Amino acid sequence: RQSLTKDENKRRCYEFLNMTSRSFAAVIQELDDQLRDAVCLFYLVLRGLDTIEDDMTLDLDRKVELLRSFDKVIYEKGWTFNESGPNEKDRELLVHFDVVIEEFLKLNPKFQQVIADITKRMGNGMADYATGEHRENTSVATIADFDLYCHYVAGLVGHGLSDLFSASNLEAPEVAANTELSNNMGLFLQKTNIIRDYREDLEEGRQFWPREIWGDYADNFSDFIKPEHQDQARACLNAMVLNVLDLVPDVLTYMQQLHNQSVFNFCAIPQVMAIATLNLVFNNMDVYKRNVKIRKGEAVELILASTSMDSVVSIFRHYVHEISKKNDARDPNFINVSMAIGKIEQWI
Ligand SMILES: O=C(O)CO[C@@H](C(=O)O)[C@@H](OCCCCCc1ccc2ccccc2c1)C(=O)NCCCCCc1ccc2ccccc2c1
Ligand SMILES: [Mg+2]
Ligand SMILES: [Mg+2]
Repeated sequence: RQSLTKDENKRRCYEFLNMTSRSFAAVIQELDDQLRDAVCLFYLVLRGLDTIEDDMTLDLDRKVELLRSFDKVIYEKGWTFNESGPNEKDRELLVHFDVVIEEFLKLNPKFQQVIADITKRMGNGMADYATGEHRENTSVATIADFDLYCHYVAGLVGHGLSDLFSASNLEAPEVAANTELSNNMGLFLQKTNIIRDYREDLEEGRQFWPREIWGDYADNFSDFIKPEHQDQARACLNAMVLNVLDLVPDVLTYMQQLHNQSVFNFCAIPQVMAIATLNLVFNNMDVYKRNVKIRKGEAVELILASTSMDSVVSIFRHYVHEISKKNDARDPNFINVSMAIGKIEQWI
């Protein structure tokens, strides 16, 4: 019985991974043996935490209590959570979270330590944000607030992953040492998603675009879906893309350090998807109507081509050139976008 349960638990964890992530499950499962289980559990622990953060039906005090104590929860054998709202997309993960905890407690303690540390910092960051002065519609005021929020929910993942890569000896200690680069690996992904998710978040009463950017183009965040605001909406969208383009040199510099093939693929594929998505959303008014996604065929081509630094650099060069072709001289940020592209083209 015991041996069956051991393998059964691990199998169920990978089932939860595939159930809760379209974009990361495949690349996590391709990682070398020394890292695969640790990264899978790192994902499941943080997805559990994020499911609590995303749940707008939870009482705020209850949410904050859970967010700030999640780094202790992951050591509580048998812990499960049944209070998620009925429509929470990953509520099932929390209902069976005891399975994740069982597997987490079997990890090498050096991996457990990394995961617990990031969980504590992310949980407290999410709680600080949820109780901050803008909590009425979870809005973000300044670009510094935007960078801080994305640091909490994604930059810290980059830190933790780099620590796991170095702890597994599959990558050099320097990869974990440069926290600015690993932070920006997370920001590039999270900020791109926040731009793409404008409409979905608006409908769920969430605003992650910083007022310091959109405030130059409208009085209300929801103005951008109105016909009479389309020119301002287009300009605001491109200003948001400009903010993310500045991260490209750090993303490429980070990936250039990697030597393990499975680690490189794991890091490169999400970043390549993100630059393709950033090109898709640039100057694209559909963002204000629906959740735009790159075509399945394009995604497959990108995955197959993301196995070497040279091919990743040429993919970035291609999409940055596509963006420059759409950069319109009448756009208020035309010059700034041209300069950001120029800076990237120096790098590549
Ligand atoms: O609810 C959703 O489905 C989306 O939630 C978003 C939100 O609520 O903002 C938001 O939730 C963020 C909080 C939970 C983070 C969960 C996570 C994600 C990817 C991982 C990859 C490997 C290991 C652990 C990971 C942990 C979300 O999932 N955003 C997607 C972008 C996050 C990128 C994280 C990240 C950072 C650096 C990386 C470096 C290399 C490879 C993958 C990387 C992945
Ligand atoms: Mg989420
Ligand atoms: Mg979230």
